[in-house]
Parts: sequence; C-alpha cells; structure tokens
Amino acid sequence: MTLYAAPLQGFTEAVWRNAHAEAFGGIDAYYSPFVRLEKGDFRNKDRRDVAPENNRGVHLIPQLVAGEVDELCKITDFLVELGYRKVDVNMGCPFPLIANRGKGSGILPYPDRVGALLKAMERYPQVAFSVKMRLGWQEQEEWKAILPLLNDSCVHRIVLHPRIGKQQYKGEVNTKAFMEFYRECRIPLVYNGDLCGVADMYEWVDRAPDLCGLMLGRGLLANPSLADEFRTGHMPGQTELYRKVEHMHMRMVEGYRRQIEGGEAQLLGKLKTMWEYLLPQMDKKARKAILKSNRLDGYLLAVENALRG
Ligand SMILES: Cc1cc2nc3c(=O)[nH]c(=O)nc-3n(C[C@H](O)[C@H](O)[C@H](O)COP(=O)(O)O)c2cc1C
Repeated sequence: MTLYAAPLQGFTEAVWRNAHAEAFGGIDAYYSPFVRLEKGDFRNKDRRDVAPENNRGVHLIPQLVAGEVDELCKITDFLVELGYRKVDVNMGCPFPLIANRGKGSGILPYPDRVGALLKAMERYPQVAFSVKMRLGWQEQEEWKAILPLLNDSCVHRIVLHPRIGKQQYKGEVNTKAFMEFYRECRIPLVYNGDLCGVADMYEWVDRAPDLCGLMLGRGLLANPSLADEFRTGHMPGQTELYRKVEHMHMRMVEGYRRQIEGGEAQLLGKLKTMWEYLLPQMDKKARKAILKSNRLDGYLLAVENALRG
C-alpha cells in the first residue's frame, strides 16, 4: 500500500516536507500544494516550493490547478522543464476563489472541460499524470459523468476525497459514493479523507482491498508519525513522539529562517501555523503559551517547555 502525503496549502510546503521526511518518514511521495498562474505568470512562492534544490530529501509530485488547456500546458511545461515526470492535476479544491473560476472542484460539473484537459495531457507522453478530485462541486453525482472520461484517458492514478466542494471539509465523507466510484474505476485509485489514526487506515484497506494507496492530510499534520505507525506497527510513546517532533520542529525553524526574508514577525507567524493541527492532545496551557508568544525567543522556549516539560 503506497502512502502519500496530501497537499495542504500553507502547511505542507517544502520546509515541512523535508523536515517530516527526515524526522519521521513513512511517506512514499509528497504532493505539493497546487501551482497556479496569477495574471498569466507563476507566483514566486510556487517556484520556490517546487524547485528541485528545495526538495532534495523527498519524492515530490507537484500539483497544478488549471481550468483551460493553455493554463495546464503552461504549468506542465514549467514542471517538465524542472525535471518532473509525475504531475497531479487538482480537481478538488473547494475554495470559491478557485472553484467559481471553473478550477479545482469547480470544473467537475463540466465534463467537456475536463475532457479537454485530459486530451491535452496526451501531449506529454513523458509525464504520468494523476488527478486529485472530489465527488463533485455542487452535487454528489457529478463524478458519474467524469469517471468514464478518466477511465478512457492517459491518467495513471486518481486520488478521490469523497466529499463535494460545497461541503468544504464539513460533514461525513461519503463512503457509499466512494465505493461506487471504486467499483467503476479502472485506474489505480487512492483514498483520501479523515484518516486520523492507523485504525481508520486499516478500515479502508479492508473495505477496499484493491486501492493502490492512501493519502494522509490533516491526520499526518496532527500526528506526523502516522505513516510510520501504519508501516511498522510501532506506536511511539509520548516521550519518543515529542523527541521526534522536536527534531522536525528544529529543521522547520532552520528551513524557514533561510527562506523568510520578512523578519522575525513573519517567521514567527509561519512557525505558529503548524500548531493549528500539530499534537492536538498536547497540554492546553502549553499550546496557549506557544500561540501567545510574540517574540521568537519566547516562542522557542514555549515549544521546548511543551515538548520537554
Ligand atoms: C488548509 C488546507 C489546504 C489545502 N490545500 C490543498 C491543495 O493545495 N491541493 C489539494 O489537492 N488539496 C488541498 N487540500 C485538501 C487536502 O489535500 C485533503 O484532500 C483534505 O484535507 C482531506 O484529507 P484529510 O481529511 O486527510 O485532511 C487542502 C486542505 C486544507 C485543509
């Protein structure tokens, strides 16, 4: 069973990926948050995030989001130029800014547009494309017009998160619809959604034994050892887990120090972000001290106290 780390814009960028791979491992490939065009050009943050020199320690599958063929080709050309031979196309993003423009999950009600993107992928025989998608944007059934197109396409792998865009991340995942999709899908399929512990992962392996992989998102941000626990069966105790988190955190401090030019406040803001998901079981007071710190030295002390205290 292949284990993938999900892309989460703002969280799983190169600094996190490298630090996670070094301190915890267990992940076969990391998906980048989507690369997109802004006024026809690439954002500096996307260029930096997928630059091979910033991803030396990981197997990276860069993701793009596009609604039109020209857009898909421009971003794919850029990624091919960097040396990538696997590219993921996002058809799942629920954010209105993206979806209302017919991209991400917003493309799913339009099979003709999806078909055009799939056809354009054939121009790149050297690239193994995957598609990361939801069941639909507005309706649970939209996938039914899309899957036959995917089945006949050159796509190598599908990652399905069984919610619709309109739900964002609310409500239960739709297990029944996932299983319908699974039965009709002729392409290697990966399950993604709400995998928070090893038990959830085994449940999906039992339910859908022909899955080619599982993709871990917020569950991996909360417990970075999740993939390794699934692989090895070893559940680290708190001390072992916190030591590894300390190691990962130290690498992230180093990585963001090198990357962030906007001074201490920006660095602190970026470091605090990870605590939105990381170690939810942590002592509440200790977390509060981390989140309340307004200087880097205070923050580092609060993290040390939380993980060593
Ligand atoms: C803050 C945030 C940012 C995300 N960014 C992306 C993204 O750039 N590309 C993408 O395909 N999915 C993105 N996702 C969706 C996740 O990859 C994943 O599909 C979703 O969180 C469900 O999996 P989980 O329950 O394991 O977290 C994002 C999700 C969140 C919460």
